[in-house]
Amino acid sequence: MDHHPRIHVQIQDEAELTLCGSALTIGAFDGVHGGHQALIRSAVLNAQSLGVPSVVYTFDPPPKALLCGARPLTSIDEKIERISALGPDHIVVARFDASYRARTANDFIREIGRLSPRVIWLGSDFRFGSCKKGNPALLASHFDTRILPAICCESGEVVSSTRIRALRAAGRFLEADRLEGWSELPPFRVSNGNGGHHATA
Ligand SMILES: Cc1cc2nc3c(=O)[nH]c(=O)nc-3n(C[C@H](O)[C@H](O)[C@H](O)COP(=O)(O)O)c2cc1C
Ligand SMILES: Nc1ncnc2c1ncn2[C@@H]1O[C@H](COP(=O)(O)OP(=O)(O)OP(=O)(O)O)[C@@H](O)[C@H]1O
Repeated sequence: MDHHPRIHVQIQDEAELTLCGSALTIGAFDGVHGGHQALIRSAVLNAQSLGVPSVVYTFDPPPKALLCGARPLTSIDEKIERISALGPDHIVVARFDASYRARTANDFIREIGRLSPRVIWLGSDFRFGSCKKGNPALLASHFDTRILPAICCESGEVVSSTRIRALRAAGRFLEADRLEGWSELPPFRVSNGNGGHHATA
């Protein structure tokens, strides 16, 4: 790896990163699968063209690990390594604990305001804040927000961390690894769900 992003571990309200412009993407990013990779790459490329730093804002543990007992697909170190390989300038790791979880969508919007996002990249199903009240439309009322179409695998199903966890739980490790997209296996061909265009996860 020849690119070393700055890593900012954030405990409760002690945010240590303030920027005067950024291209941002936000999510649990458990497994950093093909959908996440496409989102992070979009933010990195967009940041380069805008001349601002790119920021990946993620949570540790993944919210579903804390809330639903889901088994994380990787350790936090492996997650940081995978995200780093995609070339962002900064990775913010927010500790996802009971107090963080209680934040409202507006608390979170105020917090990411410190990063002065010129653009935020999301998938359409992104939800955040207590009771999952925050959605891309709410973020779009504060920031310039871009929605990436869902990345699907060959069979047409949307790639998700939940699906990869289910494949693993069923002992289907090869399929799970292919969907995750980080093994040495021949890559899965994926489509963006709109037909026609194919990308490699
Ligand atoms: C700032 C913030 C960001 C969040 N991001 C995610 C996320 O990327 N993925 C996810 O599954 N849950 C995420 N969550 C968790 C959900 O939005 C929600 O808090 C959780 O499901 C608990 O819901 P409840 O408040 O109804 O119990 C986030 C929560 C907060 C506070
Ligand atoms: N297949 C996908 N294509 C495009 N964007 C995606 C895809 N999967 C997730 N995203 C986006 O990535 C961001 C982080 O989402 P998250 O970490 O919750 O991923 P997930 O795979 O949906 O996880 P889970 O299955 O545990 O809910 C969100 O903006 C989400 O919309």
